[in-house]
Amino acid sequence: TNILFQLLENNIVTFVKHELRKMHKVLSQHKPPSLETENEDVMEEAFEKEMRNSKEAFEKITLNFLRRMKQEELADRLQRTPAGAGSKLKSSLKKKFQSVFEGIAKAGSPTLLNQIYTELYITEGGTGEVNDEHEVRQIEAASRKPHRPETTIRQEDIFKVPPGRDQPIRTVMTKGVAGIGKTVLTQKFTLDWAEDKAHQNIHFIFPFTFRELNVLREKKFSLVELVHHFFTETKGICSFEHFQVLFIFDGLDESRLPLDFHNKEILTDATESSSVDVLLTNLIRGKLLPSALLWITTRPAAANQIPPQCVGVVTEVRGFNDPQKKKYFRKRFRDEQQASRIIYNMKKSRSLHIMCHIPVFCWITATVLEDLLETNKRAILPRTLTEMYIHFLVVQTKVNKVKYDGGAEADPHWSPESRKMIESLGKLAFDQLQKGNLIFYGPDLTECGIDIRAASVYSGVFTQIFREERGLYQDKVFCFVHLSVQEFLAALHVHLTFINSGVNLMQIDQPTSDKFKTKTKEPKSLHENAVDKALGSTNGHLDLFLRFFLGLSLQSNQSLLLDLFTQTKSSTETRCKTVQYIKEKISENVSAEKSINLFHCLNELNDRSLVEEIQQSLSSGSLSKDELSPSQWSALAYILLSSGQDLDEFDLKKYSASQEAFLRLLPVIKISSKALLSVCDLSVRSCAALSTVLRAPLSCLRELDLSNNNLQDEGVKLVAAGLKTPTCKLQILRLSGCLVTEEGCLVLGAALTFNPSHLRELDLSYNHPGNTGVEVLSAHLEDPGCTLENLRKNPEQNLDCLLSPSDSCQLSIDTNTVSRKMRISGDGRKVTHVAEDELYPDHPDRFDVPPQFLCRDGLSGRGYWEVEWGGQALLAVSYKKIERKGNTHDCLFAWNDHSWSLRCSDNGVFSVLQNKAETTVSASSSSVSNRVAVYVDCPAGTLSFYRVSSGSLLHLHTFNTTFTEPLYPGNDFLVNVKLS
Ligand SMILES: Nc1ncnc2c1ncn2[C@@H]1O[C@H](COP(=O)(O)OP(=O)(O)OP(=O)(O)O)[C@@H](O)[C@H]1O
Repeated sequence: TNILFQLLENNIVTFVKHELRKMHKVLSQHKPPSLETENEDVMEEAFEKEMRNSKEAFEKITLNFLRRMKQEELADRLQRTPAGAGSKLKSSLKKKFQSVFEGIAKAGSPTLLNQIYTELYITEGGTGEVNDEHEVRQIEAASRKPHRPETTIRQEDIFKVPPGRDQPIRTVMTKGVAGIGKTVLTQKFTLDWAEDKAHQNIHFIFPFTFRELNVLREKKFSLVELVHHFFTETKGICSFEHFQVLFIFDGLDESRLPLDFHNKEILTDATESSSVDVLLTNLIRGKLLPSALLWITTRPAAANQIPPQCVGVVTEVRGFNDPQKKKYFRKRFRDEQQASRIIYNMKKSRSLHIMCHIPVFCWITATVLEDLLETNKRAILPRTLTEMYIHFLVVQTKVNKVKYDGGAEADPHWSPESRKMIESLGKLAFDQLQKGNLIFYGPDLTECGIDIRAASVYSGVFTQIFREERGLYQDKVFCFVHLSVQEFLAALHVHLTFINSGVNLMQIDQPTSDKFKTKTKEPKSLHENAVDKALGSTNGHLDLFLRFFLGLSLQSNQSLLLDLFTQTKSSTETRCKTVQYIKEKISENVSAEKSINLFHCLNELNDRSLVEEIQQSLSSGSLSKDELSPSQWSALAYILLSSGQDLDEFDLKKYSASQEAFLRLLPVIKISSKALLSVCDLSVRSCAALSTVLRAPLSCLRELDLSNNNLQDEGVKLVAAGLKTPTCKLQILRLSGCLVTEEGCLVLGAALTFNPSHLRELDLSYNHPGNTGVEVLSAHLEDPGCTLENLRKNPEQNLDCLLSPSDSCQLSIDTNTVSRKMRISGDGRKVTHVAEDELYPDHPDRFDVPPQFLCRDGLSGRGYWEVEWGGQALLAVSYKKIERKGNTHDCLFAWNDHSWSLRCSDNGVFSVLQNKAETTVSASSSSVSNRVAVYVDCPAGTLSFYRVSSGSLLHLHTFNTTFTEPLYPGNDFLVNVKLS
């Protein structure tokens, strides 16, 4: 032990000497040094924290001794070093952020941030583009991964310079819809710093909220004073220029500061006084404290207040993905059984599961389900947003009763006081929503008949609904815990007003004075007025309100609110009329945003024809697939999923026969058991997505029709990868006309060897399986261990022709159509261009002017042929009715709506033409071969062109249309064409 103690003494003495030397250095300098000296030692992470604690402790000891030695001045200076101020700030921020505000704080049971914090899905949001959509409409957007790879960002890397960028990031703007977790994210970041867990390169973090800053809008401060005002711990430090400082400004959307970036007032001195908005604009522009880091969070609609050039990186919080949702509930409910039960129920309800990608909904769901499942194990879970919020309101009232009034849970929920409270809050919510306000001050409350002194009781009672925040020493500011709660209470208010006094608050151009309010007993016009009003709003601020409002008109929902409602009469009839009215509006060509919200409304009204309505809008083009943004697509998928309707059979053609629609509606396909996807212009990209569906452990897909899509072997391999997963229970797979060759067949065969016990039917007709392909697959038919019983191969009998180069169409040229500029040779299958006119007889079918011809037989089924050309040629198919005489466009292939063609040239440039429009489809310089293939499927309405390259086909283009007459192959050429 002697040696040990000797060693210990040596170590401690070395440490103390080292620390004292540093302190000496610090105190003998004029300016506060950067903390780099503090971190000069390279320490291991775990060791680092211990060391820092020791250093802090030693600093205390030194201070203590200095003061005992009456060296007050030195002690003060030492305390003002960044290490001293930093650690004080850390401990105060630790206290502030270790618990999350969830409304229950007042009841004395804080939720610990570290305990519930669940990783969020954050992506880099590209440029600082303006997005003034109302966030409600983006709510559903985030839950599913789009097909484009996105850059995801970890919380701890927010300020890391992305690879390929050399400029350090000064300002980060984080966007996200309400309740998605922006505030919590900044709090976690700060807490990690304060607890020495991360971001230790930053010396000071100053987390501000716009809510608090609003209160100071009339005052004047210098930047340093502003910091000292909020963070008194740093009062000893008069300049932050030599430190790495991070300013966080949370909730730009709540700002009431006049942030005017055009203002010429330039401020560069951090000790010069000005108004808070001038401080902020200069800080953001980089004029003030250019070395500082800035982090601004905002809901999307308010992001445009900051000029894009002032923002280095935009990130977006997208909420929880599926595994993160689960994690959230596991963290929230420590009792494993309870957590599992809640997760089970959440997942069971399609719409709940989707809603839960927004953390605030997770929290509401947790509150509602905890209560619902406790009181009644078989409780019917909320399906729509309105139901969810009604339950939330009821639970809150109940909790409040038990907690504050000492009532029993079994008491009827609505006491006269709580009823009065809901009425006042509803009025406040509605009045402020109309004005677009999210936060309120004393006078706003008085205006709605809420006593300001009683307001704290209100917020105490309904903490989770109505949250009171104390701006520093000043006015109190109020807001609803979530914008959607405000929208819900506003909707409730309009209903209650109508029921209690017959006043229709939705009347357009409603005069404010009560005496002008018209009384009507007709709820129908109330609903119609509400729809009109929401449709009339340009920024959509009443969209979610409308969803709640119509949802609340349902008798079933009103009865959930028990005696709060005197129920409205003849609801069914009214409901039908409202549904009809909404459908009329949808068909009136309203914008995509508006129609999607109207679909949401139909969903809230439990309308059973919703799925049909969406199909109708998409397929008729009144909702154009090309105009839908990714988030609108997800909203559609969300509505379909939460409609509660039977989506077992999914037929993509009923929506839109396109790859885009396929990828966007994938969440719907995931839950269907039969997916009909034939002739939908799908390619390998769709197969990759399908593969994940097939591999999903609980995939319920049993029948998959992919016929007549350009999948080729590459796509089929991806489908096979899904098929071979043991959990894949697919029974029927149709791949007819998908350009599968032997290679694809072998992979399918291998998949069947891995997973032989489900697939019963495999359709591979109209492909090129080759003999080996057929043999391998046929062997599975014989195998008793394999369930395959029906293998469809190419038909023995030639229909029109087979999609197989070896059995290609035997086309013959109709000599009566051949232009005199062409000479036929070989066995009548080769055509060459001639300078001198040939002496063909006159014929009504002959092309007079253009050098064109048609083949003899028209196709009305399927056909495949190949053409070899030299120079430049035009391959075409045409209806027989194409003009032959005169020099008009009507005679030219692809200059009218009854012929289609592909232009080929020696230099590898291909383009397709139809009805006078030409589109380049491929321009590869290496010409593989001068051979192209045409595949036409008349009943399916597809016409595809391929390049033939050493036996395989490279897709060039597919036309999707409806062929109303038989198609005749034809050619126009400048050099030579040979048919085969
Ligand atoms: N990462 C998280 N882990 C656990 N819970 C979270 C997380 N993020 C958010 N929550 C829950 O969601 C609630 C709302 O989150 P938060 O206040 O951060 O949203 P916000 O994006 O700032 O919304 P707003 O724009 O309305 O201010 C929190 O009170 C908390 O209950």
